[in-house]
Amino acid sequence: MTDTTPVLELKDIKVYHRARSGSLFRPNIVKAIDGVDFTISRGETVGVVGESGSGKSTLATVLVGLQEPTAGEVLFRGERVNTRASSSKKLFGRDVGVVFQDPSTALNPRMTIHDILTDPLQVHGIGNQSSREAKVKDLLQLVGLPQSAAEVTPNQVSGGQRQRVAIARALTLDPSIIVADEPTSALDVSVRAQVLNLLSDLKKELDLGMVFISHDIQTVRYVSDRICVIYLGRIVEQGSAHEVFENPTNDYTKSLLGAAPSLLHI
Ligand SMILES: Nc1ncnc2c1ncn2[C@@H]1O[C@H](COP(=O)(O)OP(=O)(O)OP(=O)(O)O)[C@@H](O)[C@H]1O
Repeated sequence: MTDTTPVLELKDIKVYHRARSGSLFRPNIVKAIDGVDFTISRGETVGVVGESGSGKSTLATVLVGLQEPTAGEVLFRGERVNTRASSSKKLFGRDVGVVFQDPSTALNPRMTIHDILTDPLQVHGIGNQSSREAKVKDLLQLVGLPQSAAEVTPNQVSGGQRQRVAIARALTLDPSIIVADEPTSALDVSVRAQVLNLLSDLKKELDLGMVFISHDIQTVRYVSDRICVIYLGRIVEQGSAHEVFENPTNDYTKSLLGAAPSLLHI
């Protein structure tokens, strides 16, 4: 029987920050995330869409185990995890891959692409030299890069190819979930569709769960099975991509749809 337990589940997650504008005795609190429930399972793409400051990146950092929530529960395969514990960090590190917006800053410009791709294997003590070499070959092929790319640094390839390297690195440890935070926003319009198609193909081929985060509702629609609309730290609407587009119930979703260009802006 197929295991339908979500790989990751967030329950009533809150992430509050103390704003700089407050004083010691009367702090102003910024509610970056304010009571979010969220699940992601293998084989589905969940799009998270909202305008700047709505809490998308904060949600991403909770999902990849980089942010300790102020309140709420994080469950990994049904088990509650303490995101502060080093064992949890290892678990997240292996099972949840992350792709950030700008590969120029996410990848070490001094390392060769070969070393970037083998680094996570070394850190986790996985495999030997020959299995790592084989892994680099497989990863480059998987993301559509030539084998010769292994020998150069990220600065020596194009922006689209750099994002492919970042995607390959996210896949190095065979995660079951990928969290992609605005993965095409920093790219030339001409290569955005290629990177989106690559992510969609990888999701199918590797049966990944994918959280796709973007401010652009049309891009989210293009890749997502399910969509969560986030506004001021809360999920104000969610449903299948079809439901949310054809029959939005929330005024904020309607305004996002109204503001979106009618042609797919990718
Ligand atoms: N460390 C922090 N300290 C104070 N406020 C923060 C901190 N991190 C985030 N915030 C605030 O929390 C809110 C949500 O931020 P977040 O970066 O998650 O939004 P976002 O939707 O990803 O926006 P963007 O698309 O502009 O990155 C914003 O108001 C932001 O200013």
